[in-house]
Amino acid sequence: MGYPVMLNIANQHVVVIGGGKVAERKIHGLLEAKANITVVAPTITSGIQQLEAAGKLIWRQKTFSPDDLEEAWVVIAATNNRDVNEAVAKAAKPYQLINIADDPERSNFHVPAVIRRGRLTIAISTGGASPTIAQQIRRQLEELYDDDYGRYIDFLYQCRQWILRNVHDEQKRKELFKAIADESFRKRGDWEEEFEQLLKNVIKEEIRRKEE
Ligand SMILES: C[C@@]1(CC(=O)O)C2=NC(=C\c3[nH]c(c(CCC(=O)O)c3CC(=O)O)Cc3[nH]c(c(CC(=O)O)c3CCC(=O)O)/C=C3\N/C(=C\2)[C@@H](CCC(=O)O)[C@]3(C)CC(=O)O)/[C@H]1CCC(=O)O
Ligand SMILES: NC(=O)c1ccc[n+]([C@@H]2O[C@H](COP(=O)([O-])OP(=O)(O)OC[C@H]3O[C@@H](n4cnc5c(N)ncnc54)[C@H](O)[C@@H]3O)[C@@H](O)[C@H]2O)c1
Repeated sequence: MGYPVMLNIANQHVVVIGGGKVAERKIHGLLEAKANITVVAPTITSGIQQLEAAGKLIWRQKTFSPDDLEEAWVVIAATNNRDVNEAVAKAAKPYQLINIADDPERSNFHVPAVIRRGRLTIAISTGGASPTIAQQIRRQLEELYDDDYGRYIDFLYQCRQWILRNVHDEQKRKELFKAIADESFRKRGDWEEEFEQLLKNVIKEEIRRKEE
């Protein structure tokens, strides 16, 4: 059973061996996480070419050699040649994170199907049982958690930061966190106004308690 984590790979060095369809899909996910990407492959898809032209990654036009992995924190082996992918696996150091597109057993991490909605990330993994099912589940959940939900999550983040700075009573904080996470709060829609109302009520409560 895998141990799920959210990796902070912003500005970290990632090497992708192979520049085909699978590499391109992984690269899109890596770019969203702001990784610093080098692609090593004799040929690359037109999509990867565009990313290179836009300065989003570095392409080293060559076949794989072990020294390509130097300084990489994360390695993706996605060539269409099993022997090459295996050579990448062998060349990786035990402390490097490595994903081999055609060999889940030798990978020390798998890439899940992902939904991003503002600060919300949903990752789906079937542990190598069926990437197609992971994709299906992603599509189902995408309908449930739409863009509006993402805006709500980002609003919650702003509120949370505000509450942490300004509300020092622990009990009151808890009350507020619970109230803004309530489904009825989200469904009311006008979150700013709702939040202000909520704050007024909590402060009123404070005054009332003091008077008692
Ligand atoms: C989720 C996703 C993320 C991503 O890649 O970004 C992902 N694969 C996706 C799609 C997909 N992959 C494949 C097909 C063709 C249909 C099919 O074969 O079923 C499709 C569907 C399509 O392309 O439409 C073929 C395939 N995949 C792997 C093998 C090798 C093997 O299992 O041995 C083979 C056979 C290759 C061959 O033919 O030899 C292996 C892996 N693929 C994984 C992830 C990891 C396990 C995740 C899990 O179990 O949940 C793992 C173990 C390693 C890894 O790559 O990290 C992405 C969906 C993204 C999305 O749409 O949201
Ligand atoms: N994990 C997954 O999600 C998944 C999905 C589908 C397929 N696969 C597997 O992924 C692999 C790649 O599939 P694809 O459709 O992207 O292939 P592809 O044919 O589109 O691309 C292959 C790439 O590998 C490069 N390459 C070949 N030899 C190389 C070498 N010696 N050094 C560096 N680069 C080299 C080619 O230049 C090309 O860019 C296949 O083995 C397939 O079985 C994995």
